[in-house]
Amino acid sequence: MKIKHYPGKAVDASLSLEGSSAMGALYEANWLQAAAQSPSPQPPSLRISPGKLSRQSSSAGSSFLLDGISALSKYQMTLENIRNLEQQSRNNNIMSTIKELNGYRKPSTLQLDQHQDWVTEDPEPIEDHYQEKIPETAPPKEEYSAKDKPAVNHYVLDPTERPRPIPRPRQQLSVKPPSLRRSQTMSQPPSYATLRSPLRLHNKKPTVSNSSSAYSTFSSAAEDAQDQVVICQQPQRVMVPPPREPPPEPPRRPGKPLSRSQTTVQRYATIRMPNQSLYRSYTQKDSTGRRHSLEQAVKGLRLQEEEPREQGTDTSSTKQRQISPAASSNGSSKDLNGEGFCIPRPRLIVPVHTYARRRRTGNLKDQSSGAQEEEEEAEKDGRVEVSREGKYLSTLSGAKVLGELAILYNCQRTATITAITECNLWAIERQCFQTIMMRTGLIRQAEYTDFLKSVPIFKDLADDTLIKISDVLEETHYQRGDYIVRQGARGDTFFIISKGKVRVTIKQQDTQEEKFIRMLGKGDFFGEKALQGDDLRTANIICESPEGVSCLVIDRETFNQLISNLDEIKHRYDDEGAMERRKINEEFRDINLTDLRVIATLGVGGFGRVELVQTNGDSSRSFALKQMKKSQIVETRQQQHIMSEKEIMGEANCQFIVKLFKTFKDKKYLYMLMESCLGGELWTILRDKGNFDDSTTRFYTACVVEAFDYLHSRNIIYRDLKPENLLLNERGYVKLVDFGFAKKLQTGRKTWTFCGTPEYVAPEVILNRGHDISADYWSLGVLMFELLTGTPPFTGSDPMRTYNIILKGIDAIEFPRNITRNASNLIKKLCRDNPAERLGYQRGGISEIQKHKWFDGFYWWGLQNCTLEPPIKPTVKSVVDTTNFDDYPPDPEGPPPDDVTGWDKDF
Ligand SMILES: Nc1ncnc2c1ncn2[C@@H]1O[C@H](COP(=O)(O)OP(=O)(O)OP(=O)(O)O)[C@@H](O)[C@H]1O
Ligand SMILES: Nc1nc2c(ncn2[C@@H]2O[C@@H]3COP(=O)(O)O[C@H]3[C@H]2O)c(=O)[nH]1
Ligand SMILES: Nc1nc2c(ncn2[C@@H]2O[C@@H]3COP(=O)(O)O[C@H]3[C@H]2O)c(=O)[nH]1
Repeated sequence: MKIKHYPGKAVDASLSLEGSSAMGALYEANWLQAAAQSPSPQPPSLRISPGKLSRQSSSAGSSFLLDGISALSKYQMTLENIRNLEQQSRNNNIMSTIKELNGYRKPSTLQLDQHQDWVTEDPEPIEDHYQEKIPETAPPKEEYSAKDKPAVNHYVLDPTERPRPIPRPRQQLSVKPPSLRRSQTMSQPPSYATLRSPLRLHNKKPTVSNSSSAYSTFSSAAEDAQDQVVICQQPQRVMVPPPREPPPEPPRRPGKPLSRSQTTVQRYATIRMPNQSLYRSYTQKDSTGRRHSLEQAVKGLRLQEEEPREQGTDTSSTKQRQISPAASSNGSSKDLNGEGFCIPRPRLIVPVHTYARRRRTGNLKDQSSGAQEEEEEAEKDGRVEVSREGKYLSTLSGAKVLGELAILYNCQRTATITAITECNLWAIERQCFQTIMMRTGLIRQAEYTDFLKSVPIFKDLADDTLIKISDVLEETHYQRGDYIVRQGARGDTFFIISKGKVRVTIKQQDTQEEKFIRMLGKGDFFGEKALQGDDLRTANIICESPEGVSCLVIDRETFNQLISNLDEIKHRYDDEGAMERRKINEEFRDINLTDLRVIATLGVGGFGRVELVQTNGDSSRSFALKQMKKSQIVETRQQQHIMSEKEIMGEANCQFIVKLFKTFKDKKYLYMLMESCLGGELWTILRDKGNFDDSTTRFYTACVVEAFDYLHSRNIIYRDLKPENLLLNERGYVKLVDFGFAKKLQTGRKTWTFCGTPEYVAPEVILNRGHDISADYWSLGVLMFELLTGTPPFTGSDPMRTYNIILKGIDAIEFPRNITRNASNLIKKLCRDNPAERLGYQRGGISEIQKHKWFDGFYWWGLQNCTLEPPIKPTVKSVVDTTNFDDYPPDPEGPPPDDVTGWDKDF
């Protein structure tokens, strides 16, 4: 971004910017840094080490910076114009240069030849503006000693990242009805477990001093007027925020020289150009209403006719005559809507101030030939020093812009600029500057709107929506190889490519390699997924074009308001899973509760029964309909869990997870229509067989590993693994069911809800230390043990005893002989007391489990493609065969009371 290269990065602590000035933000940071480096006593809040001026060090500062991006780009265009002007003037092409700033009338009093080098005779030099600003005292030379080197700020602004407050984790302690059979699911903490408040995460914000405290660091060093020319000077020791209205007029004293040290005669030219416009051709090429309105807006800028002014006329008096009431209110863009809007012709006053300096006596580089060349080079462009309150801030040379803050914010000069070499500066009046800003703003807006119209997804958007989007767009540029978006990072922005090509890659779960997904080019967009989901980037976007990539960046708020609902945005980069989900939704859209016919009961859960159903018209398929009593959900405060169950199952598309097709609700129940798994519960088979051999256990464990891989890669913790929640389909593959305790976690965060099944809970859950996906790896070890032996390793006569045994650890458990050495090794690696040490949770992720020697030779690929033959093939004679399930008598309790409180409106 250009912001990186902006040279004048010193900070102005006194400037009361309104959070929208990028330059202000940069200056702010620079000033803080200069202040921090300064040996002078600082208030504690200002003692920020330079290294800490990074994004994360100061949330206030960083958001300030980010907020400022908008303002930056707004006047960046202007700065470019000004630079262009300068460039062109060097080529002595005055007329064409002036035409860049359209809307000026023909010069009547100035002769062309007078402009040839931008210098015209002017008996009333502009130096008067600066006369009173010449400091009376010189700064001590130590001010510029080596220890006060220019503050080096290298800001890498990543618009995709932003620090966020850390939310406190939710703590839910509630009871599920004790209706379970052997392994009882619970969501109540053990009574002896000390329930500590969840870890308080303080989001410490470094305090950024306000302007008044910054002022308290004022040091009285003054400029050395003998040595340097002060071009503009900040007011000394202003203790109150500078007034915003009216703008301070620079003091004028006609006839006085610019400064004591000025050696060349200053020339000052007022140049006016014919009223020819850039936007004529521009408006012609577009016939839309929106363009028309733009045209009118631009025409609104038509400048008042102005009498030719005599060369050398006092500019301020002329100016007063020219300024209309509209213009004197700054001519901001909001005025453009008003009919008959008219701002005065901005008089382009382009004085060439030639400043000279005396050579500094101290701290100069040695005059070797190299240094001399450098010096000469600098001399050519001119060099100025920026200081504030006597402190050196930076040195500017070349085509740099300065003095914009005071005119942008109607405040007093915020820094002192001192010529340290001979330099030519160009000055533009406030009015002119603002007009350029306005004009370039409009032109930019029209260009962006045009571009957006050419992008297929936006072409049908209303004109005013496009204008709104154009208004907030920020253009950013990237170089080849730059990661514009990094997978896993937090994202707050949406991008449209306006130039170049980017590469999309996705990091592979187990290999860490980046898989190439696709190329995107001009008119394509990216970044919507993080904004639609949980803020995390789901892919890498890398700048591919050798000549770089330009993107138009849109903030989250605008995206949400204007863009997020576009269908194409929602689904353009859907992976296969999401596409399949869409198909499912489509397929079940017209199925209602009344279309379902109950065949038999498959099971009884905590909140009701699970019935085998068929739709009226189709006997070739069957479904499982889970029916949950709303009153009971509310009684046990499981509303949040049920909503989460619906959300997670509804989005999941994994062959090792039971699919949820549709949900319904009525006054008494919530319903989930799922795929039916007629092979029965793994628990039933285990009960009948007693235990499984190594290879059977391996197959079922591998199915769970696949399901966990799917869930964990989406940061979803399952939390209720047990053989009862593993259902076999008719082929014998197992699928995870019952997502009542599943939860989507924020990356790196833990959860504290005490839930699970006593025999399967991890120690950190019992101890309420906070848990995450590693708790699932613990339960995987327990499952392996139970499948191999028929009983879980940690079993007490009641939950309390069970917890006690769990807390003693896996090493206290005796492993029966039938558990092979490799199996026990894996179980022990999964059931480590310390969650961080559990296999699956370490660097290699879940692939470490897949690679464990117990799985040696296991045909993972066959499992994933369902070509592997399952160890047990259940007998399922038809789609309504329920022989693999126990029989359940009718519910003795009868129908529950109505619940119409509406908590389930999103179910
Ligand atoms: N899709 C399905 N196909 C076949 N049977 C199912 C299906 N879903 C659930 N069942 C049967 O119903 C039982 C209860 O289902 P589920 O575990 O989802 O209910 P729950 O109320 O969440 O139970 P819990 O109290 O164990 O959490 C299961 O153990 C299983 O026997
Ligand atoms: N406040 C401040 N101004 C700077 C800095 N570097 C360059 N400048 C320029 O110095 C100018 C002084 O006059 P303005 O306040 O109008 O605008 C200021 C900026 O354009 C800096 O670090 N801080
Ligand atoms: N996840 C994913 N993202 C893609 C794909 N193709 C392009 N993208 C874009 O890559 C972007 C990375 O950041 P986001 O996750 O915010 O949004 C993502 C999509 O806009 C794809 O196949 N999968």
